[in-house]
Amino acid sequence: MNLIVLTAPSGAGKTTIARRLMAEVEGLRFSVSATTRDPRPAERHGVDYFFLSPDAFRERLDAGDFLEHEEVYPGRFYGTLRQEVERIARMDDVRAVVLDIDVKGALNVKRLYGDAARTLFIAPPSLTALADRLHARGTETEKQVTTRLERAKMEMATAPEFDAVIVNDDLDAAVAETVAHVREFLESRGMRDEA
Ligand SMILES: Nc1nc2c(ncn2[C@@H]2O[C@H](COP(=O)(O)OP(=O)(O)O)[C@@H](O)[C@H]2O)c(=O)[nH]1
Ligand SMILES: Nc1ncnc2c1ncn2[C@@H]1O[C@H](COP(=O)(O)OP(=O)(O)O)[C@@H](O)[C@H]1O
Repeated sequence: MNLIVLTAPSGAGKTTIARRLMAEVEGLRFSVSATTRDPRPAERHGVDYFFLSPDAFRERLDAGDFLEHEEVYPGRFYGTLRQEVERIARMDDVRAVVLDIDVKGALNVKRLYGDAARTLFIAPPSLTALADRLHARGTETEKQVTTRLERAKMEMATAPEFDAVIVNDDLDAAVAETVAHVREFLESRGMRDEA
């Protein structure tokens, strides 16, 4: 199983880059995580996340259904479902499973999978730019933005622990860099380039 793990402080552009990556490189599939946070207006259950109640999340945790999970923000749980990753990895046309998870989850996955996982840290050009992007996206309350910016400082400090750091200043350049890393990873894993 090959895993591409994208991680970043909230608002750095990880979701935007992940979408472009999946469109450009063949054979990648996104693993849909479970979360206890509320859906944003455009988000759909089973597509962006499996939106679970705190009780349902706890039940699945107790059943051992998560490959990893974290309380990313106070009272807000997120987790990678084993079944989801295994289901995707079994698909014929899939060369790698893409995970979009927080820094702690990403480091756990690296510990579990070693060379079979490639961890890419997407960094904002600065904390000021990060704040601007979160405000511009407008999906969180002011209080939630503050919580995310506070956590971003801890997250930025973990950057050297990842296989690569990609600064998302110019979006096209960041996408190109991400695509290059992913192609190199797939090649190193003996995956034929079909693009
Ligand atoms: N550990 C872990 N983190 C996750 C998972 N799914 C999402 N996250 C992370 O949770 C954080 C918040 O995600 P989200 O609420 O969608 O906000 P956004 O990153 O600002 O779009 C991000 O760092 C995600 O990468 C998961 O399954 N496990
Ligand atoms: N290189 C960039 N320059 C300016 N804005 C960007 C860039 N990349 C992403 N954005 C914008 O920043 C906001 C956060 O991006 P998003 O992909 O939702 O981040 P994340 O998934 O890391 O939280 C979005 O409104 C997105 O359109």
